[in-house]
Amino acid sequence: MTTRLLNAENLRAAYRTPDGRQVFAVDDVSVYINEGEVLGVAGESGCGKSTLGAILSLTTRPPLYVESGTLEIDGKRQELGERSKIPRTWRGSVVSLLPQGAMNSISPTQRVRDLVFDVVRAHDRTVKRDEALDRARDRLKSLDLPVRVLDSYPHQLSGGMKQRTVTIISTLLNPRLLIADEPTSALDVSSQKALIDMLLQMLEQKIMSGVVFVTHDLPVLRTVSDRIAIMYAGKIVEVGDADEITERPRHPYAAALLSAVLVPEPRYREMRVFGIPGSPPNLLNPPSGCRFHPRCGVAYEECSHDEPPHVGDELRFSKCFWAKKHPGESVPLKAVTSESLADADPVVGSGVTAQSDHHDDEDGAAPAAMAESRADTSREVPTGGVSA
Ligand SMILES: Nc1ncnc2c1ncn2[C@@H]1O[C@H](COP(=O)(O)OP(=O)(O)OP(=O)(O)O)[C@@H](O)[C@H]1O
Repeated sequence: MTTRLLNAENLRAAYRTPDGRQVFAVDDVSVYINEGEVLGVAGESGCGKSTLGAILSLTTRPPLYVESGTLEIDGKRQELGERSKIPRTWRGSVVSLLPQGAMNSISPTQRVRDLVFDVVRAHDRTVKRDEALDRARDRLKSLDLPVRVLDSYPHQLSGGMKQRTVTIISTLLNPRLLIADEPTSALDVSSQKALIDMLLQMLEQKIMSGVVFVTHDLPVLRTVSDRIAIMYAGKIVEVGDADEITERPRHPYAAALLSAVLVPEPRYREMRVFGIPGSPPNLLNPPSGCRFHPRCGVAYEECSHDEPPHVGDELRFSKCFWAKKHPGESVPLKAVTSESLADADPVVGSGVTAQSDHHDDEDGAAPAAMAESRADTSREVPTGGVSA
C-alpha cells in the first residue's frame, strides 16, 4: 500500500524586483510524493526548479516570497503565504534542503566535525558536541563511509566525498523529506553514481522517506527517480513514471528536452541531437496561453491564447492541447523534427526539434557508472549527456 508523504498544492511564488515588479517563478504548481519515492524535477535553466525546491524546503527568503499554496507532510497541513508561521521544527527535521553548490559553501577553515556540531546544535540547543559527533559517526558507518572525514578540512576531501559529506550532514536530523537541488551536477560520473547509491541507501534505511531530486540532467533523473515532473516557465507541464516520461513524452517540451540530450555512446552516434530553438521566456512577462507555444512545433492556434488543458490523472498528466487531441499518444518525434515540420498538421510554432526515429525503436544502454544505481528498478539510461 502506498502512503502519501507530501502533498503540495497550488504553490505560487514570486521574486520582487528592485523596481517593484514581480517575477512569478512558480505559478500554480502541485506535486505529491509517496513514502519511499524519488520525484525528479527537470527543465531548462530558469524554469523555476530551484524556486520550487526552496518553497518545498521552506527556505524562501527575500526577494522571493510565497504568495499562496499548501504543504501537507505526513498528514500535517501548513498554509503557505507571506504571513504564515512555519513551525521551527519543520525546517531541518521534517524537510531539509541540500542546496545547489552546497559543497562549495563549507568554510575552508572549519573541519567537518565542527560543521556537524553547528548543524545539529542549530536545531537542538541542548545537544552536546560528543552526541552530535557520535550521531555523525554512526551515520557514516551505516553508509560504509570512513569516519575519518570528520577530522578533515573540506579541501582534503575529493569533490564526490565532499558532496556525500554535506548530504549526510543535511540529513543528520532524519528529515522526512530531502530536497536535493542539482546534487550531482558538479560531479564526475563515478562520483554521481556514488552519491545516487548513497541517497538510495539512505531511503532504504529510512534516514529520510522521500527525495525531490532537482536537475537538468535527464539521464541522471531517469536512473534515480520513480517519477519525473517536467517544469517549463514556472509551471509543471508533464508528470509521469520516469520510464514513461523519457520513452513516451506527451508534452512537446518534454520531447524537446529529451531531444537535446547528448549521446556519446558509439551505438547512438548515428542519432541526431537537436537543440530546443529559442530560450525560456522572461517570467516578468510570460507568453499568453501555453507558455511553450512560441517554441513549439506542434502548437495549435488556441495554444497562443488559451490556458492548456490538464490531460490525464495525477499519476500521468500533461498540460497540452496536442495531448488533449491525441489522448494516450506520445509526441510523435518524427512530427516535430525540423525536416517534417513543413508537412506537419496545424502548426503555428517555430519548430520543436526532436531526436531521430531510432529513439523509438532502440533500447538504451546505461553509461557504465550509472547503470546499476537502482537495482530493484534497474532503469536503463539511453543517453549519457546533459540536456538543456
Ligand atoms: N533574485 C531574483 N530576482 C528576479 N528574478 C529571479 C531571481 N532569482 C531567480 N529569478 C527568476 O526566477 C526564475 C526561476 O529561477 P530558478 O533559479 O528557480 O530556475 P532553475 O530552473 O532552478 O534554474 P537553474 O537550473 O539555472 O538553477 C528565472 O526566470 C529567474 O530569472
